[in-house]
Amino acid sequence: MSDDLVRVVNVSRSFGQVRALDNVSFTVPPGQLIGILGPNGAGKSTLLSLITGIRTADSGTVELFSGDPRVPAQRTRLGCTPQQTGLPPNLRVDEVVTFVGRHYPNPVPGSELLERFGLASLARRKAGAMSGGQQRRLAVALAFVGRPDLVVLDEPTTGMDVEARHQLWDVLRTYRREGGSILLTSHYLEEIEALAERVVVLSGGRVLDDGGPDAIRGKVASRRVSFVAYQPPELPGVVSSRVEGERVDLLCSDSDRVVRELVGSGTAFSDLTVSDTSLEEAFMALTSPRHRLEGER
Ligand SMILES: Nc1ncnc2c1ncn2[C@@H]1O[C@H](COP(=O)(O)OP(=O)(O)OP(=O)(O)O)[C@@H](O)[C@H]1O
Repeated sequence: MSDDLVRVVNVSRSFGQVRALDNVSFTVPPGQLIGILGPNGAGKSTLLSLITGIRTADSGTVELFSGDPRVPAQRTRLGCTPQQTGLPPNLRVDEVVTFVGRHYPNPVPGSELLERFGLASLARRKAGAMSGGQQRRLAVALAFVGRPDLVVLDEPTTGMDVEARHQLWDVLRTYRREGGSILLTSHYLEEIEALAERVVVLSGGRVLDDGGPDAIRGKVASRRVSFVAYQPPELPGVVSSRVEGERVDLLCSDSDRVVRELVGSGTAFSDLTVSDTSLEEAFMALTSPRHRLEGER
């Protein structure tokens, strides 16, 4: 029997004609915080739904704590927050925590859990009267009520303001330091970079990459170098480029290098800006290296 908390081996899953997961394999060893990163429709939620026993794979093997995740007893050491959660609107926050805690043998006391997640002052508030961000925080807190060994979070901080997001990051780091394991998806590259010690990149239902955040960061085109030039140059280090009129947009991972190359090329240019790309752009470039975007030359 392996020590891995999760084993996914050659797993495929389709929805009609859509192949959401295509021969995916990866494992979650104890004590890791793993980020699953990928553009919309990459298959992230589908993968988590197989691991948490909500859906079944068409082929391949999914093991949770060395057993079948569809068996409820197998999930007592698992905590999870899916992408969409419905809280009973008429129950008070502390009642929701107590209700969920009763499903576990040794739940964290409600007041302690709410304190940890910065929700103590809302204990008597009806769940339906909380803001979207507060509801999200409660939904994530509930994943921890049963003292899980593994927590699976699908876009945990979507809808939270910056302060709430950073507070949650601290809670996740503490849980991780105390020996817990976390598998999380996010649309925020920054979030994965801040938290994960390992990143699994999914695109089109396939694992494109699996490694440390630094190695992955070097591969995605996370920066945009934009300028106006009459004759756009070919520069090394550029992952994709787009030209509209005389405006040139270059996507790259190392913008300092590309700016140096631009200056060194002797090209006459003006109006230079350097900015972050969106995650979608970053991944478009990763999934089709050296492929030019629409409107190109
Ligand atoms: N219940 C379903 N019925 C039909 N198609 C589905 C279903 N669930 C997912 N899909 C499709 O499977 C693919 C993968 O979807 P999935 O939700 O796993 O992606 P994702 O990476 O989580 O995307 P997002 O970041 O937008 O949440 C998409 O093409 C999606 O449209």
